[in-house]
Amino acid sequence: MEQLQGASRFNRKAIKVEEAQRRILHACVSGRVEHIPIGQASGRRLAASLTATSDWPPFARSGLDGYAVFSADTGSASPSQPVELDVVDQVAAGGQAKRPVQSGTAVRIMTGAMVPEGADAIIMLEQTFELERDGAARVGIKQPAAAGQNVARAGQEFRKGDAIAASGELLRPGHIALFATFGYETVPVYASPRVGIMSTGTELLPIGAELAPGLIRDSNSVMIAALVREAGGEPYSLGRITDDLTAVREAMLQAAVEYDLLLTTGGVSVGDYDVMAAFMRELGQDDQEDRGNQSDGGQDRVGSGAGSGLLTSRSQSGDGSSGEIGNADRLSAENEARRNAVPGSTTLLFSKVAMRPGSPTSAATLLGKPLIALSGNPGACYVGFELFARPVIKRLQGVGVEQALPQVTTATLTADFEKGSPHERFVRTRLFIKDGVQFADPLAFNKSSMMASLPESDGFIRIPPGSSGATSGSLVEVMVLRDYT
Ligand SMILES: Nc1nc2c(c(=O)[nH]1)N[C@H]1C(S)=C(S)[C@@H](COP(=O)(O)OP(=O)(O)OC[C@H]3O[C@@H](n4cnc5c(N)ncnc54)[C@H](O)[C@@H]3O)O[C@H]1N2
Ligand code: MOO
Repeated sequence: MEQLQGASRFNRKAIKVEEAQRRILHACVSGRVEHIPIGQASGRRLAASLTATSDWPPFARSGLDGYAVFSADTGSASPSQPVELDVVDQVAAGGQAKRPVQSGTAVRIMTGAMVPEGADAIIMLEQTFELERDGAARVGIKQPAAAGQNVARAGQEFRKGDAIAASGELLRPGHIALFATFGYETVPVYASPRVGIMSTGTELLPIGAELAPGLIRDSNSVMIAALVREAGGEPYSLGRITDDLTAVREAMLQAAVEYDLLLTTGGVSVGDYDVMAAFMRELGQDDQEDRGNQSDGGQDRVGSGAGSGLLTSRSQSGDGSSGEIGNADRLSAENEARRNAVPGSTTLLFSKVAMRPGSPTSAATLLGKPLIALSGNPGACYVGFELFARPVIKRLQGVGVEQALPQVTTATLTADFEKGSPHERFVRTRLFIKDGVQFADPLAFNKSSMMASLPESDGFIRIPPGSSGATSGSLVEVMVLRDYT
């Protein structure tokens, strides 16, 4: 089989995780919007800011079953010397008193009913007794009422026009109650991003196939599909792509038209048949490895054809060094343009990240759609998804760049983690709380190629670059993956 990569396979410039996240999140725009009935909206992201269409409550409401009174009448009331008032009307929830409350009178009222004009307090039934004098209904009040007591005044919670939910907010059942209250039958939400998933690797078997020497079942595609669904996207398994660059190019371009995000797994490293690495190189090139004093992600250079390689069909198997490096100013302007990738454009965003696992993780925009080439190693694939793909799926649902990034907490390490690294390292961990303290218990089988620890992982411990690991009892940063409590 023809080798897909030349010498340029080693010329990939690693950028920091943070910079890689920034590039890909700034290259995506919020996605499509649809209107759906509010009964289906919980769990979706709102696509507009919505406001209260009336004051809430819309009228002064009784908080109790009791009597609506004029509070000043009740000042001297006590169990031994109750105050007596004429009961001039009664009102149930949904009704309206026909007579106002005036000094010396009361209206019997039920919870949720509109407080009659003139009344400024509600006395609960338990603090009253009924009596009759000269055939007229009266009420004895055994306790004084303060003005406003047990009355929910109009506009107490919302004034007409107040914000009730912001664009990008994850809708919960409580939001649905507010939407109903303010008469929103349908709401605009971001359409679930359609995520096309492709795997690479001639060693991959379908899940139902028998094992054979040298072959393994494709577990990444379905794992990614599950992660996509969890993140609010709609996964579409597009199958396995072959190691043929022309076929890959066609499949990718077609998928970019049809899907909002493309995720691939495998074939992204320096191997002879790593087809995704070869394809990404067509979209733009990074300069040789760090040249000493260049800061990671800051001044990296790109070939002069960044973003245009695909469309001009650059030589497939050449070493790519035809992307001339010109003067620094021009390159820096090109870098800037690349970072502010225009929607619709085709651009390499990064082809290596200074992290373990998942260093070969790469990303581009293809016809304006984000493409993330995740590593084939299952552990690295999972980490790459959480660091880059989940934030993109959130961003496509209207979440702001900062909010789309993974949540980080701190926890006390339960065991030494001795593996240092010049790069940022993400270590799968269990999280638990004991006596109010959060602990991180690093899991065994933590290597990039290993899967055993994936189901149990509640988070990733972040070991900072350049450190020699972390000791038991020390406080570490942890990227939280799920609710583990
Ligand atoms: N000479 C070098 N070799 C490697 C380097 C390097 O820098 N120099 N990088 C290593 C690192 S780090 C990683 S990570 C891997 C990444 O490789 P790829 O992302 O290109 O992935 P593959 O080579 O296709 O596969 C790696 C591994 O994962 C298995 N795999 C692939 N796809 C699936 C799938 N869908 N389901 C389950 N398992 C899958 C595959 O069989 C391989 O065992 O490269 C190192 N090499
Ligand atoms: O970057 Mo790789 O996932 O460390 O083995």
